[in-house]
Amino acid sequence: MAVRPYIVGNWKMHGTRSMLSEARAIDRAAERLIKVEVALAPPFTLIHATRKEAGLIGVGAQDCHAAEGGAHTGDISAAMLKDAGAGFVIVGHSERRADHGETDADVKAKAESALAVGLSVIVCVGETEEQRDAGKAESVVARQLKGSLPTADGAAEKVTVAYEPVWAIGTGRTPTTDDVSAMHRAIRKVLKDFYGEEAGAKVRILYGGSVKAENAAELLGADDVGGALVGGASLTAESFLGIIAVAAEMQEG
Ligand SMILES: O=C(CO)COP(=O)(O)O
Repeated sequence: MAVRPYIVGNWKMHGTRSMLSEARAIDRAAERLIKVEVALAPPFTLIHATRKEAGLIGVGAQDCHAAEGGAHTGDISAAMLKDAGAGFVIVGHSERRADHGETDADVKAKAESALAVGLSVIVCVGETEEQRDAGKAESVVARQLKGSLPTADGAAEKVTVAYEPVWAIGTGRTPTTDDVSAMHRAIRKVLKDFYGEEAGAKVRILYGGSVKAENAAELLGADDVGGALVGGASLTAESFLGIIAVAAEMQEG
């Protein structure tokens, strides 16, 4: 990995205030691991407290509404996230696409609303097992990217892409290194076409799906993998720091 790897923990719908001790422990250790950029996306209810408790790592959200405000009971705007201390927001996670019927256009609108208030975004894409088996993985991901990526001025500088094959999320199954490399190369091509050679070359591409310390070296070592988006293994400081340590070692080596 040429640039500083970015390791992001997505806590999904896990965590009450008792879990802040994990965030604190991650933050303390992350201070020593200056070779790795570390961030956590806790549930909405913990964003403010995590920001206060963990001053060194990045803190973000897992979703936002596309509108600035209004009659949207139960929803959270990008401005609210920023006010709570978030620096970024994950949009288009496959669990939201599946559970809430989010389309690429919805994801793009959310990303634009986040950029408009100064948040960075992690745009998630990834194929289902059926789509991979049908040989359509790259075309599906390309289509998701073209429909989901924000196009506002300077968007490329605030965007990270996370490639998360749906069938690898929470299953313990992972693609081969060759498959990850091929997909990340394909994503890079789309990014360059979309944002232009120079801007598209700078966007970070993370891999996500069953990343743990044991497979991190292999997955992070695939072509053009700029870091990882980690679910289950980010829930304890011990397992998350294991991944961070692998990423740090790869930087040193
Ligand atoms: O969806 C993910 C992160 O956003 C990945 O989850 P797991 O690491 O639990 O497979």
